[in-house]
Amino acid sequence: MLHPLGGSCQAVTRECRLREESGEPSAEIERSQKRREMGLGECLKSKVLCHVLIGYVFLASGLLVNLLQLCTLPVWWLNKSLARRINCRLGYCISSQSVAILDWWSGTECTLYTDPKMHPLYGNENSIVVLNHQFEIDFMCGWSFCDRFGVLGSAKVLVKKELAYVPVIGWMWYFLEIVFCKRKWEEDRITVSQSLQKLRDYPENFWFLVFCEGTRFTAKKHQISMEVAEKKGLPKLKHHLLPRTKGFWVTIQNLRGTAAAVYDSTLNFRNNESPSLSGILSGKKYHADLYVRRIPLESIPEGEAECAAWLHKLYQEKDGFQEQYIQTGRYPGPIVSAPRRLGPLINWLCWSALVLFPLGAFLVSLLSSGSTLTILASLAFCYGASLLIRWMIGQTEISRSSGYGNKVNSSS
Ligand SMILES: CC/C=C\C/C=C\C/C=C\C/C=C\C/C=C\C/C=C\CCC(=O)SCCNC(=O)CCNC(=O)[C@H](O)C(C)(C)COP(=O)(O)OP(=O)(O)OC[C@H]1O[C@@H](n2cnc3c(N)ncnc32)[C@H](O)[C@@H]1OP(=O)(O)O
Ligand SMILES: CCCCCCCC/C=C\CCCCCCCC(=O)OC[C@@H](O)COP(=O)(O)O
Repeated sequence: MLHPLGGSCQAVTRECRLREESGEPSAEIERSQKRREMGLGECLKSKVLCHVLIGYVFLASGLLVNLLQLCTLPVWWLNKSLARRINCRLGYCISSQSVAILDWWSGTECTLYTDPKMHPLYGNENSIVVLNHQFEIDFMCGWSFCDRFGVLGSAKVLVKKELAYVPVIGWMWYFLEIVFCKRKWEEDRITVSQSLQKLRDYPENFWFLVFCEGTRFTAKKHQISMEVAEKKGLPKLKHHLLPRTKGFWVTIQNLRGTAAAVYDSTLNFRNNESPSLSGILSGKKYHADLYVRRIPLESIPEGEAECAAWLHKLYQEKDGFQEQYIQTGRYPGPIVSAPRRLGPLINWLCWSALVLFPLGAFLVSLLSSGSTLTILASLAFCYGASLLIRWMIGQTEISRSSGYGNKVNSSS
């Protein structure tokens, strides 16, 4: 494995030893020592074995939590509010693992730009979050902010139906009453409304995320959506796809009186970083900057056409913020402290201990059994599990993004 300074971990260790033997000045030796320690940490994070173990912990603990969620079904009939609260805690066990990997394993920094006067409201009210959809780990950064404001377990999203079938996360979402859409308005207009109505008596504060662009940004999708913008006489956007307005409108309609505000959020990464889940797993540190504006829900127009026009204007403003960020490396407004929290790390370590000990015990008994058939069957099982994890990671990759938005929608 290559060390960032150009050689292998062993090469750095050897270099340090040689320096020590040749009697180099102590400050230099200290620096080499520091570099060697950093290098070893980085080396460890880049090892495939570590990724396999992280994947195993996520899958094993996640399926266990899915099973526990299934066991809460009878509670729904007895006490719906209690069942929802239990599921928030169980959901946290899963989603906070991805936050732990982002915040603690990769050490990615998530910085918040916002009005300090609005800061105390975050996490203490229901809100609708509007976020640009351009990065493979935007959902992880979103979850990280949810955790920092104490709403990770109850975080909601308008999500494409395909993700409902992804083991662990998709199955968890079912119990968290996440709103699924088929991205076919004729069907979604009823089902999305119904799901949103159910959230009106939700017992915990929640953030409801809508990626109004409806799909992740690619050059082709951008070009097509700008053709639609032109046809509609709307100004062109440089950094966003043209927002789909129907999901936002139906969300505002159904959560009026339940949510207090829209959090207009714009995410970008410093130095043109192009973050990925594989990079996070390899311990690569990224630098996310999120700009949040709180907009009271009462100020958003009620009628469909007016609400759509309002959203288009919002995206023109967001485009301006992105341009400013690219030009200056900053968003408007001050940086507000929202530090990463220990909860996800503790949760992750506890689940790791819980599922890694049985794995170790199983491996020891497997090897001591000496049965070729059992060993081969176990290897085949591990191979299947690693394919599943690879497929799940693939869901986050923009190169495997859906074809949605590659052509002008038929309902237009
Ligand atoms: C303090 C900190 C604050 C914030 C922290 C930030 C975040 C944290 C918050 C919460 C975290 C919670 C969870 C995160 C975890 C995981 C999430 C991960 C990913 C999931 C995301 C997704 O799955 S995104 C995909 C699903 N979502 C959406 O699609 C939403 C947007 N879409 C819509 O609203 C759509 O309207 C629809 C889905 C409701 C229906 O789609 P359909 O395709 O049927 O209809 P259209 O809207 O397209 O209708 C046709 C109109 O569109 C015009 N048109 C046609 N072609 C195009 C085109 N290429 N581009 C744009 N527009 C097009 C057409 O002209 C029609 O126009 P009308 O004027 O007639 O409407
Ligand atoms: C293996 C270790 C795992 C550590 C924890 C990581 C958890 C991630 C695992 C599986 C991810 C599955 C859920 C991914 C949800 C995010 C995907 C996403 O952003 O969806 C894209 C969607 O908006 C639009 O889709 P298209 O662009 O139209 O296609």
